[in-house]
Formats: sequence, structure tokens, C-alpha cells
Amino acid sequence: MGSLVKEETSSLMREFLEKCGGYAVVDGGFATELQRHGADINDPLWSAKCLITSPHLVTKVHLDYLESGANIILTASYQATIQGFVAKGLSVEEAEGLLRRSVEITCEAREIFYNRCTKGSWDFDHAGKASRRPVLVAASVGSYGAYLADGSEYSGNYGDNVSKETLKDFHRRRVQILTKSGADLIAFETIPNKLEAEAYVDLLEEKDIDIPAWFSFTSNDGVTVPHGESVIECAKVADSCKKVVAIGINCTAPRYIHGLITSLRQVTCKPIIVYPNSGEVYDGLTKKWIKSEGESEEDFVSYVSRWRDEGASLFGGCCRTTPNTIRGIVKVLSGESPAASKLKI
Ligand SMILES: C[S+](C)CC[C@H](N)C(=O)O
Ligand SMILES: N[C@@H](CCS)C(=O)O
Ligand SMILES: [Zn+2]
Repeated sequence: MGSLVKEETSSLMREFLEKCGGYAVVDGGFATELQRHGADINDPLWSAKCLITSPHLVTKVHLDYLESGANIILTASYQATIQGFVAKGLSVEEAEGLLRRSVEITCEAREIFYNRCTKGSWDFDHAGKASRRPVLVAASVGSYGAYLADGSEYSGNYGDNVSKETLKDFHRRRVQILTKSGADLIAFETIPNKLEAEAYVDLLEEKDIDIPAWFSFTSNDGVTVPHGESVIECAKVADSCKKVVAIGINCTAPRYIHGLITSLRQVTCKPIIVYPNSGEVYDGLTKKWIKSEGESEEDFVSYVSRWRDEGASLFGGCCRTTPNTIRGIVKVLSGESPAASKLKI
């Protein structure tokens, strides 16, 4: 780890972080915000259903997060797969068009935001000089388990018949399309096992998949990914790939994040990204979230300075977090205490 070559290849994120003042803010729960706007995503396509039925809501959610202070917005493609769209009766061409559209909508939202010239889209340096807020578009890629649509992101158990080659074949065309769609990078999210991380690394080595990426794992216990491998060994897989510009954890309870950052720091010098969920637990069969004891949005935001001190530099939220969470993170990073921000839940 930390070789000169790897340092050079992670420059996209390092330069971006520098422009942002050292820390960057990722958006919050995307599907969650779609639901808050009235979308029904109880469907095998989950949030990707809105790419077909309500693209205007997708734009709205991106704008919500930009207005809240996000520097990185993720596309609605988490559960958008060619196989999933075809199962709904769409043609392969239509499915590929929707994947491209997911990125176009996000880039359009960034343009709308910039054109609004609202106060929030400008940052001011110490001398009071204004500059446009840096914003990256990350193309979300959910796991094979997300496509299964039964919550198996949180088990990582695909059975003995699913090999690394199966996973590469499953993801290849989707990743090729997202690579050429205008996104700044790919966000491999909610990765539940080591096998899928290895498949993604192999795909990133293929010649027509030339784009930076981040790898973000999920954990149910603060030590391992759901399938059982340690987060440390999974992070080593990600660290080995020169196209990986950040490594981290998402859709994991906030209480585990501090220890996980400590583990990641043992095996990587790359920027660390964390965007936990609310701490609630997802029931993949009913597609409902079960309330957990003792973790509130205020707790989440109050952890942020600890995560920063531990070595993370990109912060956001995943499922069940909202624009309010993102505003809270922005306040902490800009030096205002979360208590002072008096978050409304
Ligand atoms: C990150 S989970 C909440 C995504 C939804 C899941 N793949 C499902 O379809 O139920
Ligand atoms: N980007 C996705 C991740 C789900 S785990 C979302 O926020 O809905
Ligand atoms: Zn999530």
C-alpha cells in the first residue's frame, strides 16, 4: 500500500478533495428521498423503477441533495440492471437507454443547480472570493444481491453456483455503459462479499472500462462483510486496484463506522468514504425498515467529527437518511456544532 504508483492513480479524488477544502459531502439515501416524494418502490427494480415511471422525481431528489450541500451525487442506477429491466418486459436497447439516462438526469440536475446560482452552489474562501461548489456525478452500481431484490445485499450469500465469472458476466455490460455515459466515476456500493469486490477489480482492468471507482462495503457487525470475510481483507482487494480512488463503508449502522475506519486505515492510504444508514434494519421480504433502538439522526451527525478525526474524508448518508442529515454533516464539517444546528427529524 501507499506506493508511488497508487498515490498517482488516486489523484482524481485527492484533487477533488483539495478543491472541496479537504473533506467532501456525499448525498444521502436516494430511494428514501424518492419515497418521501411519494414514489412507490415496492418492486423488484426498487428505486430504479422511477427511471421508467417518474424521472422528474429522480431530478427532484438530486436537486434536494445539491441544495443540502452535497459535493457528490449518486445516480438512480443502484438497482438498474439490464437483466432487471428485461424481466419487466423492456428490450435490451431500452434497458441500456435507461442506464444512460440515469447518468444524464444526474448531470442535468447538476447543471440546473449551477444555473440557479443559488447561494448554496457557491463556496467562499477566506478572502471572500466566490467559486462554484465542486460536484461529482458517481454512477451507482449495486451488487448482484440488489438485483435479486430480496435484501441479499445484507447476506452476501449467492450460493455455490455463482462464481466470480458469473458476477463479471452479470455486471459487465452495465458497467461498460455507465463508463461511457458521462459520469465522473463509478460507485460500487453496498458490497456484501469479497467475491464481488474481486469481480469488480477484474472488470476495472478490462480495456473498455476505463474510469475511476470507489468501493464501498457493508457490514452488519463492524468487523466483517455480510458474507463473513473481514472488511480488512475486502479492503485489500480494493486497495490493489489502481483505478480505485476511495474505499469505504455504506448502508451500515453508524455505531460501527468508527471501528471500521480504523480497520480500513490499516490497509489503505486511499481516501476513506463513509455513508452509513440510519441504523434501522431492512426486511428484504416485506421491503420495510424495522426501527432500531437508540440511534437517532442527531447521533449520526454528532459522530461525524469522530469519523473525520479517525481518517475519513468523504461523508454522506445511505438508506433512511435525508437532506436534513446532509445539512447536519455540512454544518459539522464547516465548524458549526451539530447541537447548534438543532436537527429536525
Ligand atoms: C439497500 S437495500 C434496502 C435495497 C433494496 C433491495 N435490493 C430490495 O430490492 O429489496
Ligand atoms: N445509492 C442507493 C444505495 C442503497 S444501499 C440509495 O441511496 O438508495
Ligand atoms: Zn443503503
